[in-house]
Amino acid sequence: MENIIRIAVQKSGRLSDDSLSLIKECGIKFYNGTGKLKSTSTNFPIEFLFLRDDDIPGYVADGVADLGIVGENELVEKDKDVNVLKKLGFSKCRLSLAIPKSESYTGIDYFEGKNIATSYPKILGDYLQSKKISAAIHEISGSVEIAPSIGLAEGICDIVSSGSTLMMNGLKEVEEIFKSEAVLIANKDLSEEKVSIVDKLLFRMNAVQTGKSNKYILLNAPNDSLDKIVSIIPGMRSPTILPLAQKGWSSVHAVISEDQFWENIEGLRAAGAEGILVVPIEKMVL
Ligand SMILES: Nc1ncnc2c1ncn2[C@@H]1O[C@H](COP(=O)(O)OP(=O)(O)OP(=O)(O)O)[C@@H](O)[C@H]1O
Ligand SMILES: O=P(O)(O)OC[C@H]1O[C@H](OP(=O)(O)OP(=O)(O)O)[C@H](O)[C@@H]1O
Ligand SMILES: [Mg+2]
Repeated sequence: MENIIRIAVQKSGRLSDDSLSLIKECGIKFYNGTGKLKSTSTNFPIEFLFLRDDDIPGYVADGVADLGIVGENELVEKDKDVNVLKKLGFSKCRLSLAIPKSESYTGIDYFEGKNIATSYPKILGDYLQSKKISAAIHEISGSVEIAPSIGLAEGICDIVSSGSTLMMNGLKEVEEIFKSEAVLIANKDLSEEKVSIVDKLLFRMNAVQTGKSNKYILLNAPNDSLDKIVSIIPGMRSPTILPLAQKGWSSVHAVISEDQFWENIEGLRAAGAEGILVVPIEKMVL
């Protein structure tokens, strides 16, 4: 089928909710009831495959799926030849080495000759090789944090986000070896027709992403402080200034990044801005 693309997304887990929300925010409608493993959109030429995340890089490399959403950790571990089209900004985590809290850590040499349990033998193996450390890697598929307490290994290498799983299992993080977030991947040999559908999807994803990282700001200010205020808030082009019913006052509207807002709020108030409103932007096309 050339006039429809297939995207592989995680069936259920740490990637699935944000993957499906992003697609919905792109205005793409589909049904994903419990247990449904395949679904076709009713308003965009796209079909969904709901899979285990481990299988997504391989399906995309083989062309079973044209696109996939997967964590960079899983993509690098599976070592498949695909194009990374976009970082998606969610499911951010890191792969780290951890050891029992009671141990004193002496640096990466600590792991020389030790046993390390992990679900990421390739990433860990490459890292240890780059540090010239020789250790025995024990591959296990889940609940890695339990390994030291049951005598399977002296250390582990696993996903860390808040660090609470490590803490609950009496472990401490000693080396961060890989940073990860969700990415959109594509098969390397897509037909021209499929590329043009993928481009439409990317256009929508970019609009959603740009919208999320910016805010629409509205404020009131006396006319004699407008120059100062305008110099503080650089808008997409330049801010819109509208007269208020109250003489000598104006309303200033602009688009700014979230970071800029927090950096400049004090300056805006000091310059005389009042009634400052910050409104989320759903989509933004530059
Ligand atoms: N605690 C976390 N915080 C943020 N992102 C995470 C976290 N844990 C995992 N991830 C990211 O989400 C991806 C999927 O994690 P999840 O735990 O759902 O995987 P899984 O159990 O292997 O799922 P599956 O059943 O699909 O194989 C990971 O590969 C990683 O990129
Ligand atoms: O640093 P933290 O915030 O505690 O997150 C890290 C944990 O999150 C993931 O597991 P998840 O909770 O998804 O469970 P699962 O791997 O058993 O599905 C990962 O495998 C870690 O165990
Ligand atoms: Mg998995």
